Amino acid sequence: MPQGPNPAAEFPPCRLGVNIDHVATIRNARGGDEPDPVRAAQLAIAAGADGITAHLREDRRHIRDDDVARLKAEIDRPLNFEMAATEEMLRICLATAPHAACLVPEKREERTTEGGLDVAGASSVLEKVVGELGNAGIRVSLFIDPDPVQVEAAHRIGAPVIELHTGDYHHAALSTTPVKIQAAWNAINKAATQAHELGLEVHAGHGLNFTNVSNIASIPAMRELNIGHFLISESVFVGLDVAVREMKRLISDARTGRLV
Ligand SMILES: CC(=O)[C@@H](O)[C@H](O)COP(=O)(O)O
Ligand SMILES: NCC(=O)COP(=O)(O)O
Repeated sequence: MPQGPNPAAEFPPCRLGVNIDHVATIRNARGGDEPDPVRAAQLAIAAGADGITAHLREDRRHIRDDDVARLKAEIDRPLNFEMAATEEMLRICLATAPHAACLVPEKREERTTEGGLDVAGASSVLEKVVGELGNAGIRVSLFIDPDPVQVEAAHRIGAPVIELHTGDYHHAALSTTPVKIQAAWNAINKAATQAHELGLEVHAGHGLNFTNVSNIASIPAMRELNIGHFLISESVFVGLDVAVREMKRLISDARTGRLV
């Protein structure tokens, strides 16, 4: 069901950041060095990825410290470092000096990042981290739910970028009615528009795949999508090169109105 705005419109480009965390998940299942997430990042870049995203979790369940150092040294596209707003991660991020850092909520027991940051409820801690990273020349984004209160709080504490969590939209698209899918899309579109009007750059990600990406990429304010789990899963069947190229094509077509 089409949920996007005017499919004939021409919007500014939207970048694709490829998240290579789950290459490391497979590597860590056996220990050793294979598959190498840095090699995956290089392949993704050769296939057209505009940047690479990696999440260094406190429990190091997938990406490890040496992966982050190697990514910084061995890729020639922007690195987006996903991190919890802790002293440890702040220190690692400042030492690594990636192009961008995305602050995310983290719970050790969760299977994946279940929701967005409560920026409104934890604004003093986040404001300090946003300020320190910004002063170091790192472009900071806040991973938030598509909620007007959180968008407003992100703006208030000085974050230049938000990344909207698309997990609810992904789940709605999998299992609920067209009305609920539309409502989930409307929430993302509304939050993206609000953020854009406040002067924030808008990104989105989590659970995006070939089926649901077009409607998210067709939101005019969208400037970057970070996609990992699906691309790594799909690459088992078609290879990472083909999976990344197809994702780029879908995003580009959604922006130019060729496909929604
Ligand atoms: C922050 C986020 O959205 C996650 O997708 C993350 O980048 C992948 O790692 P996890 O699956 O461990 O959350
Ligand atoms: N920030 C979202 C991200 O990097 C990738 O999420 P997913 O595609 O692995 O769910």
